[in-house]
Amino acid sequence: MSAPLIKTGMSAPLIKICGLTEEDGLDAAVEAGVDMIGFVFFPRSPRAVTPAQAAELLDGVPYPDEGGPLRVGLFVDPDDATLEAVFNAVRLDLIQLHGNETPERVEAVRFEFGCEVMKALPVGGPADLAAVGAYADVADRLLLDARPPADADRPGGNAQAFDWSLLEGWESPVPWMLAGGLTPETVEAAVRLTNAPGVDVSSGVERLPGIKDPERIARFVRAVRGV
Ligand SMILES: O=C(O)c1ccccc1NCC(=O)[C@H](O)[C@H](O)COP(=O)(O)O
Repeated sequence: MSAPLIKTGMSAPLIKICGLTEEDGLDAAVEAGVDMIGFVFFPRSPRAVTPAQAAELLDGVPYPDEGGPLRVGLFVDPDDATLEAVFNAVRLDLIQLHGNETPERVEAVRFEFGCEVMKALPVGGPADLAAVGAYADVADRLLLDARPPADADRPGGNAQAFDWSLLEGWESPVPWMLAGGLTPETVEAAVRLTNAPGVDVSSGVERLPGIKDPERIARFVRAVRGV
């Protein structure tokens, strides 16, 4: 039996399940008590939902002030109209910007929509961490995700892990989450190595792209929480 993942006095990493498209997966995430549920508003993704679909899925899900998870809307270089369409349909607690948004765009979105922003940053090597500073000044949270493969048709959700040892001893000026290729089998090692205060998963808890596996969600949560 390995030592408990959570050192005494250390709070468990936050858990985000991303790319939810159907009720079984959403119910499993909510019942497991995850901290964030993510909905992808990027049409080329196999996990894409429309604002109306997101609203239907979220109908009946407890709000954060009722003990429910934070609702995260995921966008890639969205224009204001795209963001408005989602905000007119659902209440988001966090906007995740997963494209090439500049720090200035991040700040503008945060101000215009009055919503916290998590900026995803691609990591393929040590040089990529240099971008943290400029975004930490404007974003509420950072998501460190594997830089997508050259032939990828989307900037995230590619089941690709980066070299987590890049983050050994690394500290962020703002709250951050680790993403990219995490699974119920690997997340414990990833957290031990990086001391990530949050973890985000999509592919690793699916049986098919966009179709979550409730048992893998439960296993992922147990692995993170050491239960
Ligand atoms: O999940 C997608 O399909 C996606 C599409 C376009 C931009 C971002 C996307 N996902 C972003 C996420 O937050 C994922 O959870 C993250 O990239 C990790 O994905 P995975 O490696 O599949 O666990």
